[in-house]
Amino acid sequence: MTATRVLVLNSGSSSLKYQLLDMRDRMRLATGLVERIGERTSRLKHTPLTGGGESRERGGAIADHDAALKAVAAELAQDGLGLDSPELAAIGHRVVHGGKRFTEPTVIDEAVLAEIERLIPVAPLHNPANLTGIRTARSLRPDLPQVAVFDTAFHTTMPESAARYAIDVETADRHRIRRYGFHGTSHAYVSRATAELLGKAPEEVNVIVLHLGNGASASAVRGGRCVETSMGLTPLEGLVMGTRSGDTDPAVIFHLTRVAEMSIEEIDALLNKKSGLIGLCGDNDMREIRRRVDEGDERAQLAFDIYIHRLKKYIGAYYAVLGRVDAVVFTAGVGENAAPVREAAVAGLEQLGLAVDPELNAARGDGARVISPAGARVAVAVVPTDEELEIATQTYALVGGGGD
Ligand SMILES: Nc1ncnc2c1ncn2[C@@H]1O[C@H](COP(=O)(O)OP(=O)(O)O)[C@@H](O)[C@H]1O
Ligand SMILES: CC(=O)OP(=O)(O)O
Ligand SMILES: [Mg+2]
Repeated sequence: MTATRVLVLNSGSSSLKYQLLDMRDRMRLATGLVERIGERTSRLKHTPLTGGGESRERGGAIADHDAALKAVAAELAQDGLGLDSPELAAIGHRVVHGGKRFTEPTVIDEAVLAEIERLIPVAPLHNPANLTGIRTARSLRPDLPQVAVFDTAFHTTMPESAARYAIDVETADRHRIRRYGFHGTSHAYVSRATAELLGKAPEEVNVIVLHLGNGASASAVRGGRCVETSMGLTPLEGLVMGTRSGDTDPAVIFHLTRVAEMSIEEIDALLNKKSGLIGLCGDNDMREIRRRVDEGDERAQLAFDIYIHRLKKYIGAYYAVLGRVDAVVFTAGVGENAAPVREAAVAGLEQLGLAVDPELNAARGDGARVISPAGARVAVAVVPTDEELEIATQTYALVGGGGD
């Protein structure tokens, strides 16, 4: 039997998303999510997509990513899709930080694991969870190729002028301090899909991609290659996010250590977990923020305004970086679903050729779609991201799938 299936694992700091795909026709066989890992109120939602199976949910504490993956394996086995299946060709893992070394999807061995571990200080929320997922998957199927697909890989084409911070070169090089960028799998997939939507080859188009999920980042993609992105050494820089501040004056940190006597760990937690939308208004879900805005809540309005202001600054900056822009594209949870965010982000940018058609923007739709008025100089579009499909495709190609 030819092995044609790929299991994709996307381990977040407190979640595990997964998909099982058959790469012959890129069909999803099962998908699911474990949330609130490490809390007493963990939740696993598993959806088999073949044989008319229904979604199953279970609650109760799931202590860590090891337990989460074992619970997922049990759910898959219940549908006859267990990890012991000879049809499984490989397991693909999203790994958030690959540093400078990993520019391509990579088959995981001990040396690769050691490098992902070494990078934990620059991706403290993500790399530890990624590592646990890999180690557990290897223990469940030691014979199977495990492939790491790095968030940083797509951004390794950034020129030095964009990738370097203006700090002492020797210090920066010694400690590998530079701008790496993240969400690259999404930026790569969405920029390619945008070219397709416009009926052009990726080499022909310049695109600004706005990936707005819990984490959020913007990128400028020239002819299929990333030339600038908003996240930096870590996923903290750039846009306002669900719980992360994005850009601040680095002196905020010195100031807090001096006047508030906060420790570095406390400031790290403040900027990564208690800032952004949640820090500004107590909510990090854009649906809830919009509901509060519609009720006239002033803190929610201020949080929304700060979020949009930052987004607009990045659109303008990346317009200048690219010189010519063919499309501005919104993706991920907020970008795909929140019409008011899209409308506000391009409001007043008519001089740049940017506008949304109110009806197209408000219309619900699952697929990639243009939402700018007919004949607009720059297309504004919504393109759903699919990091899991992209990871599965890269994983399958690397292990020689489709060859026999
Ligand atoms: N209908 C919607 N309207 C506005 N925001 C939404 C909607 N659906 C989801 N979101 C937002 O999407 C966010 C999650 O995005 P997602 O890309 O799934 O995040 P991540 O992969 O980073 O966990 C949620 O925090 C929520 O604010
Ligand atoms: C890198 C990053 O921010 O990822 P996520 O959006 O999944 O938190
Ligand atoms: Mg995401």
